Amino acid sequence: MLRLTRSSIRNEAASWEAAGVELPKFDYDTVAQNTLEKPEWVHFGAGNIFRGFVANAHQKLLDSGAADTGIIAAETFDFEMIDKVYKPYDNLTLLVLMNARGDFQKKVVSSIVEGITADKTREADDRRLTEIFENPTLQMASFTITEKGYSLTGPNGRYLGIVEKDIAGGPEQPVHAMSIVAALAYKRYLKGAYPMTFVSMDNCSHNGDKLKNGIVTIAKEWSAKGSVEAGFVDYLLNEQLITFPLSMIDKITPRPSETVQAALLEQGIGEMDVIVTSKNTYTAPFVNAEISEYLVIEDKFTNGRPALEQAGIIFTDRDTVNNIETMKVTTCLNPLHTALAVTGCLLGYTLIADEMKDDTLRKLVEIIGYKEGLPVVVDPGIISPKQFLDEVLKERFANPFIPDAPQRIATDTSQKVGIRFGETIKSYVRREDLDPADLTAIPLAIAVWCRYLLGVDDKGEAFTLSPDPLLETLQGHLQGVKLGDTSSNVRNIIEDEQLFGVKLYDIGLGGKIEGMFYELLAGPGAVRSTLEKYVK
Ligand SMILES: NC(=O)c1ccc[n+]([C@@H]2O[C@H](COP(=O)([O-])OP(=O)(O)OC[C@H]3O[C@@H](n4cnc5c(N)ncnc54)[C@H](O)[C@@H]3O)[C@@H](O)[C@H]2O)c1
Ligand SMILES: O=P(O)(O)OC[C@@H](O)[C@@H](O)[C@H](O)[C@H](O)CO
Repeated sequence: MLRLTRSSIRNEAASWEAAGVELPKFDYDTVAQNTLEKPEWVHFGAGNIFRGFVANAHQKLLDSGAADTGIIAAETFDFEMIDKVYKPYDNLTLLVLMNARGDFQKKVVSSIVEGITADKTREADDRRLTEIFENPTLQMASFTITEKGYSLTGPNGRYLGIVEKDIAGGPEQPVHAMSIVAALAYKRYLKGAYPMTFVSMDNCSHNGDKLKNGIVTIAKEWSAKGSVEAGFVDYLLNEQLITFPLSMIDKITPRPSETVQAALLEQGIGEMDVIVTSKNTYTAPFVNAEISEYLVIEDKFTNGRPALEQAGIIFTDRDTVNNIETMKVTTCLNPLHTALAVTGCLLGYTLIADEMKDDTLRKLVEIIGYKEGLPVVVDPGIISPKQFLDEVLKERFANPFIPDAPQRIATDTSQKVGIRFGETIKSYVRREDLDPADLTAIPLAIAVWCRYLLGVDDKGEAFTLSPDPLLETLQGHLQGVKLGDTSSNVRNIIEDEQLFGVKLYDIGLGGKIEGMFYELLAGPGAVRSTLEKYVK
């Protein structure tokens, strides 16, 4: 039985190749030594999309000789990942890509040469992270830490408890990702104010601005308290030295699937257990993903960057990234995913591809995409929105071999509804020729999300909601609400501008969503019949 370690891929290379696994071609020891001496790239958020897409792209450069240092993966949040799937497997990942015929393309990704935590109690990790940020060679820090990783405030608009503590404590013992990164940037400033670039690769609108805001806000708070030198804020805001490009990243990378694990076992590859950490991260020594992938980054780097264009990554101007990101995150992919997530959880689905075989759900997302979304999309010029949407709906979501579940996508929906639905609604408000009150499928999806929050499916049975930082607050508004009720405090959710980025009642949509919510609540089967009523 093959087990994923560096000694195994070296000593049993023929067996790995016989199992159909492509192996790295570069000299690992040289790359690891180079990375130790002249680190160039650190990535925060050591999760699936990073390992399955970003790290694989960099491996292509290492294999062709276009890069000679690896990536350092850093965790600010879930240290268990480093302990359970990085260290025991020598930071290797078995990447399993699936096409629509169900064939696996298997490859060992070896471009991550260090896996470290930002746990202050681990002195060696702490020292290494400091050393990396103090080194003039560092070119970039990239991020896939989920949308909530950037948020400094809670539902009341005030700083989260951990952020307040980080602000009071100064750069010595930070806990929140933004404070940890600000503290590391401060070390770089003190050492020589060297240039570098911070690249968010999360699905948030204007992700680079969000990252900049998080780090700079912490820095300003520290500066106001005198815990850092005043020049630090100027350093972060000096675009000759520090930049925060926008990016758009796209590759459906589901949680690791036990079916894939079993298939690997049959092919002679063992010890591939799927782990759910105590912080609810689904992880494994392997990553399963679709083949399609897009990564578009604003080309604004102050200290150089890897030649990732040689691995298919597109570097372009800010407007183009903004348009392509708006197209994907707010119109042509993620809103459809969120609609399928909440409807799927209520209707008992566990696979997105199965939902696409359900006429009503397929029509719901077709209306959100083609009818309500496309009219407000700005064509980014490098990919046609219509073509992108066709591929998403007809090929990518429908691929039965992609083990993607509505329950994964429903995670953290409160952090996403404003971007995934609110942005299109705002475009309807801005455009004189369009009226937000004419929208149907988008308000319906929002109403379904409110209905989902009850944690009772369409048969009337309780189900477990996916994790969400606002779950308690949101469910609090719906406490005691039962199927058949005709009044509740659902308005408290619908009118929350922090959630949707727009005042839904003021623009003629709040009442419509509330009405739909009560239709969905009418009794067992009402979710299905209400969806049918509006999409048919
Ligand atoms: N999986 C996909 O299909 C996909 C595709 C495009 C973009 N993305 C983006 O990447 C993000 C991560 O996706 P993934 O598949 O790697 O998920 P994952 O669950 O495998 O990993 C999530 C990572 O984020 C970290 N994290 C979670 N909460 C955090 C917090 N509060 N502060 C700091 N770090 C935190 C985790 O520790 C982990 O490293 C998504 O939220 C999305 O923005 C994902
Ligand atoms: O990762 P999230 O939580 O932002 O959203 C869930 C999915 O919609 C998302 O992961 C998609 O799979 C991805 O955006 C496809 O590129």
